[in-house]
Amino acid sequence: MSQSLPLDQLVAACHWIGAKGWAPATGGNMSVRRDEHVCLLSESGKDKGTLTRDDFIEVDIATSQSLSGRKPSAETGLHTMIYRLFPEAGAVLHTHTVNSTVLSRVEQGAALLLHGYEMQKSLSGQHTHLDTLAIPVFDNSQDIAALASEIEDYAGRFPLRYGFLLRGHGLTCWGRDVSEARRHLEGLEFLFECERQRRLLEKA
Ligand SMILES: CSC[C@@H](O)[C@@H](O)C(=O)COP(=O)(O)O
Ligand SMILES: [Zn+2]
Repeated sequence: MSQSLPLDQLVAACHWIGAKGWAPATGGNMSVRRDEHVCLLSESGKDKGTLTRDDFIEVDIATSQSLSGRKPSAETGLHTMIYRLFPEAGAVLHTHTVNSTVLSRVEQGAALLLHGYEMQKSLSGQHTHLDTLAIPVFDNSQDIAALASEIEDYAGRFPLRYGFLLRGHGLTCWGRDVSEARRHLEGLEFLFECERQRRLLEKA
């Protein structure tokens, strides 16, 4: 059986995300690393659930510039920041789910703490529900360059793995390849759903 190309895997991931309802309207953006210098990023303003290979644009990782003149995602600077910070990152998925949008607003602290869930082990390198997993929450901003530099600065001081939340906006997560990025997205989204339910029930 022939192995599908990373871009085909990314297109399939976009359709899966769309079917889950995790990228409503034109929300969300996705990318895959082509090599050390270039990534392929979704075109801005499209429905990410129906993308094809032609909807991905070559972007220079060092400068965040499109190589073709076409307009990649408004959040290109967050993807390129991740590829620069983590040479092992091969794919980045950004979604607008209800859980990530709401929890990131309700959480007053600088991170969403996840503890006691078996599904924490869906994230690479996590081996027990007894650890506390911190997913940082950054205030949303329309100034993507400033946001990227804030997150880069954070990563210089604290561990940053798997992904981060933007308050009232959504989740951005990554993995070594599309398959690992998908697993991290699905695992984190499950954990967010559990955490939302737990907070609701414990309040009652
Ligand atoms: C529905 S508008 C959402 C955008 O502002 C943005 O947050 C987003 O995720 C999609 O932007 P895009 O430029 O299409 O990649
Ligand atoms: Zn977004």
